[in-house]
Amino acid sequence: MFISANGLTKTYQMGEVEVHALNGVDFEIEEGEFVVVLGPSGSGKSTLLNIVGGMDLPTSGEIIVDNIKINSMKDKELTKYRRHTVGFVFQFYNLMANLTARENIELATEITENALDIDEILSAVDLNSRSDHFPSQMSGGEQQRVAIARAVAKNPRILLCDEPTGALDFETGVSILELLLKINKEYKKTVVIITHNASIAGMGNRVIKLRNGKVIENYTNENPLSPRGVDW
Ligand SMILES: Nc1ncnc2c1ncn2[C@@H]1O[C@H](COP(=O)(O)OP(=O)(O)OP(=O)(O)O)[C@@H](O)[C@H]1O
Repeated sequence: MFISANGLTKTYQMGEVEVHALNGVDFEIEEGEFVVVLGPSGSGKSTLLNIVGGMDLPTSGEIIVDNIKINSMKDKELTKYRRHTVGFVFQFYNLMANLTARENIELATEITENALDIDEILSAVDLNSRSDHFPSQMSGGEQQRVAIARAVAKNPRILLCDEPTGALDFETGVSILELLLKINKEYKKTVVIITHNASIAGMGNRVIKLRNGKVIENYTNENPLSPRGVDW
């Protein structure tokens, strides 16, 4: 199994009160899957993504990626894991405002070992003609394409996307989902999208539903919808 979570918990102590952001989460993901993690606000999605991404540690339980328990890694190994194994896509793109599209992508490739060719990635996300533009000169959808290119250019095995269409209108959101699917199929990346948008679940070949820090459903879709088939 490529990714497995076993009994993951994450507890925060807020004064007298204990908040259980994750409360015994188990799941397995195979390499190459297109996974949608669906849950309402506060269900623990971001906490889970941060743990899978090596940015946070669980309170208990384990998370295993490619046979390595990442929650037992030393800081140095965890840094390597974040650099080489995972790429991140955020809701609000998180681009460097003073760097062009190309420079934003270059910056990410400088910290990794097996970076992909930047021109190839720019054309994969259909942004060749905008490569010298700054984020402020691009639409939200274009900025998200740069952010996806930046994540993919590192050539990670896993692409973790936190509400990637959350700040976009419907049409642009669909085109971003199409791009993520293309990255999944053509670049053979395992893609994990977290969202509160139930419509997006239709295009996942695996859907993991979270509620109150627990997995309430985990199923595979034999015939996932194309991004054009989802509606919200
Ligand atoms: N650093 C923290 N300190 C205290 N409580 C936290 C912290 N981070 C998250 N929580 C709590 O843990 C629970 C899960 O939060 P999380 O952000 O993972 O949910 P989410 O599903 O991503 O929500 P949203 O869609 O609103 O971002 C919430 O009740 C939240 O208030």
